[in-house]
Amino acid sequence: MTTNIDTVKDTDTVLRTEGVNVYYGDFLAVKNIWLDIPKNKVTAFIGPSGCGKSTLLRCYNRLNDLIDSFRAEGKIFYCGKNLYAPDIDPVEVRRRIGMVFQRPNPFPKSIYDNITFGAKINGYKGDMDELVETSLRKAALWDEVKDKLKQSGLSLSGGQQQRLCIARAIAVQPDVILMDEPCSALDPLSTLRVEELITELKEQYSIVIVTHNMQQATRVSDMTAFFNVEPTEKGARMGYLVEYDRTELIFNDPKQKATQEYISGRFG
Ligand SMILES: Nc1ncnc2c1ncn2[C@@H]1O[C@H](COP(=O)(O)OP(=O)(O)OP(=O)(O)O)[C@@H](O)[C@H]1O
Repeated sequence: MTTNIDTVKDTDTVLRTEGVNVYYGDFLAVKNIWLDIPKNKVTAFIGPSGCGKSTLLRCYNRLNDLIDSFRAEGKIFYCGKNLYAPDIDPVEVRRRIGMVFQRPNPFPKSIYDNITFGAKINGYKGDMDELVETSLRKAALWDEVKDKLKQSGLSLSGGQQQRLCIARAIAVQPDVILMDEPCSALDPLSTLRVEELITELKEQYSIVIVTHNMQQATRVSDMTAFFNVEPTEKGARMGYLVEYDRTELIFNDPKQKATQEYISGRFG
């Protein structure tokens, strides 16, 4: 018996993170995260390698569940429901909270089928042609592919493939889109196109983006969370949240010395 998750409404916060610890086996990878992700905004996660940005991102759609050694403590609320409560269906969570990965990963299927795949699994009853067009338009890809919808998604350029993956994520009508370094495999022009798209998409979706590119964080995000790593007594490296604020404050007037040092390129 699973609980239905209502769609986002009546709240400015789409995801509430309360005291989250993440372990891989005995290793505490991310410690005590408290963070509210705002609705219809872009939130950037920045910080040095290994500080747990991707780990935390994957907690928001329960993708870490697929890793045997993963264990989380604390609570993540989406629309007032704890995503880790026993009665929540992780598949439903992943429909509401979609994900775009670092490397574009279209299915080895046609452009059309890439879009309809998830909808079919979810038992979508609407007009598939319309869904394909709407999703591709929202991902700013329609004009480039409308005459070759039967061609393989893999025949597109890297930047187009990433926009196809964004269209695929949109097609299942999520509320939130998680993006894990979505531009790191793209050339500068494709990056710009995806960044413009992110700004357009936030009118309809709440977006969380992990990025190593600080200019990108300043260009696309409204809020920025800076994470850092500290050595533990056992010699492991544990990630934690240093500072979370409006992006302009993080980059122009950070409160913490570590944030200042990171954004000015002194480490990381
Ligand atoms: N599947 C896993 N099993 C075990 N440890 C993991 C796993 N995934 C990540 N880790 C560890 O958890 C810590 C956080 O990793 P994570 O990839 O979340 O950091 P990150 O900040 O996203 O790094 P990067 O910027 O390099 O992508 C690291 O020490 C990493 O080695």
